[in-house]
Amino acid sequence: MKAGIVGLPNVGKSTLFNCLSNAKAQSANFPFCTIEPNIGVVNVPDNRLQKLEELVNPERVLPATVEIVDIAGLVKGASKGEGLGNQFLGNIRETDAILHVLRCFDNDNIVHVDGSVDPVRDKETIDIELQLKDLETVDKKLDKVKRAAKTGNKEAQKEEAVLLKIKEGLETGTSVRALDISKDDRAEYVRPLQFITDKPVMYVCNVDEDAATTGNEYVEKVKAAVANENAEVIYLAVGTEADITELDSYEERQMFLEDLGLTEPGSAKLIRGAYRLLDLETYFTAGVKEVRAWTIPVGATAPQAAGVIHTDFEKGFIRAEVIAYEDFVNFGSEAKVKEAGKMRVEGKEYIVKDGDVMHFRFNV
Ligand SMILES: Nc1ncnc2c1ncn2[C@@H]1O[C@H](COP(=O)(O)OP(=O)(O)OP(=O)(O)O)[C@@H](O)[C@H]1O
Ligand SMILES: [Mg+2]
Repeated sequence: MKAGIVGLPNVGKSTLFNCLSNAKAQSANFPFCTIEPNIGVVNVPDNRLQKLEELVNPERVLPATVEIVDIAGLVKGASKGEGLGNQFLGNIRETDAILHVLRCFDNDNIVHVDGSVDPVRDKETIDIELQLKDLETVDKKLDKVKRAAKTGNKEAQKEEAVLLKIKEGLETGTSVRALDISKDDRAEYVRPLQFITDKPVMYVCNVDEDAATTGNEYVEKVKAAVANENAEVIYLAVGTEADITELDSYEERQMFLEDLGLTEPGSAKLIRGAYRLLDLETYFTAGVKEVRAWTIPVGATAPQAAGVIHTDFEKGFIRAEVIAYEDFVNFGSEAKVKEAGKMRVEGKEYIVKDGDVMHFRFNV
């Protein structure tokens, strides 16, 4: 699962990437600093892992991860080849969710490509470019489908109607995710085309240090502007957090965060948000060798969850032994949970719950 970072040049995309990922991207105070996309793996912070580690004392602990892609800034005309963004819109098409960074801080030393700080305007500029890119996609597809529809092919005619609706929406500034299209039609005709504006989006308001815990007027404006989008808006002092990430010791980082009024980095909140945005949840395996968080789509069955570890686990699935996270913590060990009769045995139909601690029985 991947999330892509978009936004105007010089708004703090690479700085955000650096807060999140162990990979380091070049960030500097000039537009189009980023040319080649940066790809990084981000650990999903989860306090439950520390708790399980204390109880099980394993050799190693592996958190869940998501991939983040940081691309060149987009500008007006990007979809028509302006700037550098166009060639990298393709990288964004391959992601599963969008993190849209908006500049919400004043600072005369940091150039704004459109001359002033106005996150609502900036958001529209980016939206338009993404919509134009999607328009290319739908036009290409329509070309093909139209021909088949003309021959009287009913299926093609149905598809054409959906595509025309998308085209009309995009031409009038509506993103694909906001269009009134049935779930079935979406699954059948829309999803496979990987529209950028169909992906779930989270707005990341980049604020200055003083607004780290409170947000500011710009953030309020963004919230008001996207109120009907059903999208998450978060604010983060991206520049400051990137500086904190650079500090060597945990204690130092914690001290700086406390000075800011935070108990954990805002980036932790962001990653958890992105995880939700991607409709993902976590189950655990907890053995003495390894305590590990595994990522599954919400609604996954026990065999599907087993398949994340190994396809053989899914194919040869017999049953799952399940302990709810709370039970594991309350009773303190697997043995005690068993003694108390709280370990459940579940079959192929079981829908895994977030936090389940699982063992799989299978044959190969
Ligand atoms: N909240 C902030 N306050 C002040 N300065 C910031 C903040 N966030 C980022 N910056 C600064 O803004 C400049 C641009 O940041 P960055 O390189 O991350 O932008 P970008 O969006 O990746 O740009 P590009 O599209 O050109 O790659 C950097 O000098 C960075 O330190
Ligand atoms: Mg950059």
